[in-house]
Amino acid sequence: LLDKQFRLAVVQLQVSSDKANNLSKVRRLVKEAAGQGGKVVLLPVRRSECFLSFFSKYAEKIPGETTQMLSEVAKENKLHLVGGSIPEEDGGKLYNTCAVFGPEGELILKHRKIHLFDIDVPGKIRFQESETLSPGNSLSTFDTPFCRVGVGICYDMRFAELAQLYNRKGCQLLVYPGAFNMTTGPAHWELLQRARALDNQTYVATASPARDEAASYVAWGHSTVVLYVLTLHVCGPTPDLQYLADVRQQIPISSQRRDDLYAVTAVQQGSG
Ligand SMILES: O=C(O)CCC(=O)C(=O)O
Repeated sequence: LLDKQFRLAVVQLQVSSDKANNLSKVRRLVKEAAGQGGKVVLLPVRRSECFLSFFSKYAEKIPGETTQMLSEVAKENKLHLVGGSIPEEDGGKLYNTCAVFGPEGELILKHRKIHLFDIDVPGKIRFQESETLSPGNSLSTFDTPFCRVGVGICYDMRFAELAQLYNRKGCQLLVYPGAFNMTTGPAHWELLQRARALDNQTYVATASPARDEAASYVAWGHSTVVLYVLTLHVCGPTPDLQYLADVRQQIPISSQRRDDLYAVTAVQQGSG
């Protein structure tokens, strides 16, 4: 029988370009989250390391130093750990990758960011991840004893179709390690999460690095958990799967879709 409630922890930490320091903070904060009953813990994108010029410098294999440590932390604290994202090197290519670990420290999946962050808002922000990174080609879901989870990274959250496919695959929680910026953060960060939650009748959680005005990339922060649309909690929530099931029954949009008129389908499930 699935537990109907569990504690989800979102870790918002100050990320610097000092990897060892980041990792020791992660170890301490995940332990603290576990001490407060956290069973699924979400870490942020490590943007300073992922910032493009740093990308190849910090790239690692998976398994590698960082993911080895994340695996140990998941095992020590007996929880599911959604390991933010790190730059991954594989076969001469670089990916923005989120590794997920189970309570035995096992690597459950790697999600390679599917939608690369290429935007140009004149005078505000320009980013061309595709100059450096390759996109992932597969969807990523995993099961915990509590619920099924769909994984995306940052810009992936803008694509409603991905969340819809995760919903079709039975996900009750969508997690997006992210690091929005000071232009699109205030405009879209929370709205996107509420949109994904409302459309799909799922919980949505994001983890951002803490804001550091002195950093070369200033993250918006505001890690969030959307407990369906009725309430919005910022940290410290308890997803309740019974509540979600009730909402899905009361407003039964999944069974009311007009599949005869439209469809959202995954056309290809590649590897990586
Ligand atoms: O979509 C946005 O506005 C920000 C996305 C982002 O920072 C990223 O994908 O790295």
